[in-house]
Amino acid sequence: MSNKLPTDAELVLPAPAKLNLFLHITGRRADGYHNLQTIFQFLDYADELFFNTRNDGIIKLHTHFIDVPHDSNLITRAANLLKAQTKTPLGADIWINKKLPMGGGIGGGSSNAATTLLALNRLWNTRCDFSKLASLGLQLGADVPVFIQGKAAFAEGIGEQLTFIKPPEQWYLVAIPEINVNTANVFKDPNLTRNTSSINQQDVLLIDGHNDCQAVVLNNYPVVKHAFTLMSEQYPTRMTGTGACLFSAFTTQEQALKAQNQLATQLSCFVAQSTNHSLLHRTLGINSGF
Ligand SMILES: C[C@](O)(CO)[C@H](O)COP(=O)(O)OP(=O)(O)OC[C@H]1O[C@@H](n2ccc(N)nc2=O)[C@H](O)[C@@H]1O
Ligand SMILES: Nc1ncnc2c1ncn2[C@@H]1O[C@H](COP(=O)(O)OP(=O)(O)OP(=O)(O)O)[C@@H](O)[C@H]1O
Repeated sequence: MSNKLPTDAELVLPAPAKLNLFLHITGRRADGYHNLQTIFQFLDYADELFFNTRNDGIIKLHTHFIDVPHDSNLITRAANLLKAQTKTPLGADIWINKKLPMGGGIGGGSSNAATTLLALNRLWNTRCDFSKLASLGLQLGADVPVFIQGKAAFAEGIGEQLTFIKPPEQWYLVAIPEINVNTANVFKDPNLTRNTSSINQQDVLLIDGHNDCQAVVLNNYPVVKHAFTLMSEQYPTRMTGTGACLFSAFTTQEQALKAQNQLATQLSCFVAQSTNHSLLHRTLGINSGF
């Protein structure tokens, strides 16, 4: 990815990561998608996107991704979708400083799409409300709506039915195994547990839960298994989303940094605080009441 970033962009916004604190698969729908129950919480660890309006209607992503052609990049797709929906004559120049690992289960692509929708809706003055942007975003990925809403949530359906909740805000050590896990392949795996019992909404913050995708990923990706073994020998460890990233919770930043130091020679990892009010919304000055 080439990374020459502008110094004078009209709007500079973060696209934060998320964790799935647990991920239960409760069934499979006729269209192949899976019903799930999960808690989404945000991390104060983010990509940074830069936006300028163009008057000629062209949407141009300037940052080159090695593995993702511009047309299929979720940033370009989000911008094109909003443009088509609103019929604005305007366009945009967009750059990204990519920090979130791709295919890591921390939602980088979905978060990039959500930030793009919120940014261009503001720059183009297209006045779509959150629920309109969330339904547009859902066409791009199951995780986009929660990033649009910007509040920690218990999610059901394919991840789009959101009930806002406030799990404890903690410090996390997140390990990044050097592999890009393909979400569709995890959901296709014959060994995936798809019949976890549904939990009631009122119990969501009382249970510890688990991640049904974890066993499949540990079994299929030795790199993730190795990282999980190293980390879980020291701390309770869980996978987020469909992997590959793994996380452990700590009460203080000092504890998390100490754990990072212990593992740093063997694993690539970062420390971040979790938050129930997304860094994107805080930066935009959107008061969620959270
Ligand atoms: C599992 C989660 O990571 C939880 O946060 C997400 O729900 C995945 O969201 P995402 O990466 O935005 O995934 P999408 O791009 O919507 O879907 C990728 C592929 O995963 C499978 N998929 C995804 C979500 C879901 N609830 N059931 C599925 O079966 C589908 O085959 C789909 O084609
Ligand atoms: N802007 C983008 N950033 C990252 N990935 C993108 C982007 N646009 C398209 N993609 C594609 O989407 C795939 C999944 O990327 P992403 O980083 O969102 O994975 P993830 O963290 O596993 O997501 P999730 O937790 O939502 O499953 C990438 O491997 C890449 O092919």
